[in-house]
Amino acid sequence: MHGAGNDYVYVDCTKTSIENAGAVAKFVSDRHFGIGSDGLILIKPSDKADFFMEMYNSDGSRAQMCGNGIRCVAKYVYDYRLTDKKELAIDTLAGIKYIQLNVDPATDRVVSVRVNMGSPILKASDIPVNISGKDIEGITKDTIRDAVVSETLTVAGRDYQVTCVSMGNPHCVVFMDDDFDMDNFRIEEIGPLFENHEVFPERTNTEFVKVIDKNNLLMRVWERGAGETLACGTGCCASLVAAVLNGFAEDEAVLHVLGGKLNISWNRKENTVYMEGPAVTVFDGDIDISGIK
Ligand SMILES: N[C@@H](CCC[C@H](N)C(=O)O)C(=O)O
Repeated sequence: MHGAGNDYVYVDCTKTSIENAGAVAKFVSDRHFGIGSDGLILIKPSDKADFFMEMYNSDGSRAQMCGNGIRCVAKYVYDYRLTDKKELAIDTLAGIKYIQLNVDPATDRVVSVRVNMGSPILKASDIPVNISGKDIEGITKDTIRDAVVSETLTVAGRDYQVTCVSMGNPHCVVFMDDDFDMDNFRIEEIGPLFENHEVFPERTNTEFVKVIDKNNLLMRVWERGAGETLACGTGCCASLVAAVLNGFAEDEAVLHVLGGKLNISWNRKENTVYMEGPAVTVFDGDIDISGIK
């Protein structure tokens, strides 16, 4: 399944389990010798919510949250009748997320999925990032403490202004100049240097963003543990939050990514981020993983 081109292999683990999920993620993600994906997502039972989503990147590392993934999980459990609910609570390593399926009543097809992504985490030590931040007033009801907003980070000898946001997983957002060529940008050269920079003790996802206007942002992403992907849901949420913090965007914007578009809004009164976008099934089938160590 994919959400705006960010593709994962989804496995129903409500009645069965996978012990060596990291190794299986590496195997299924391989685009030549496996199935081909940005990672693996297990749909598990939960005693606190309707389901539990466990996600692995293509390098086998486990991440806390996946925005495109959670929309696909919601479509999966509805389409395969693991539930008939159109409003779902799905637990993750970043807490419970609340989801609404937009289903066409005539065809019973899922048209789009809206997710309450919770509050952005802005305190440097909670992201985590080892850059000193500032306190910021007037954006949300409470003072935002120790936020890394437009701070200088030197990568490969060049200074970048970075804004760091966690949506349960860490993101470093870099705004590019108006004349920056996003199409021919060699993200594979600079992405890994951000991902593994010493200021990010748990590595980071990095979003390179160009502001089209206050309601439209163009984004390319280098994902922790996966490299460049066609979209990143949590990355789009982090980018919108970062754009608002820098005065570049209004509270609601369309994020244009290589694989499509996501609608993101930050309700600053309740300090909650919402994401809406597509979820698509490509195919289903069986694969033998008994030999994977
Ligand atoms: N593509 C995902 C994020 C997946 C996890 C990320 N690479 C991490 O390690 O934090 C999304 O849609 O949010």
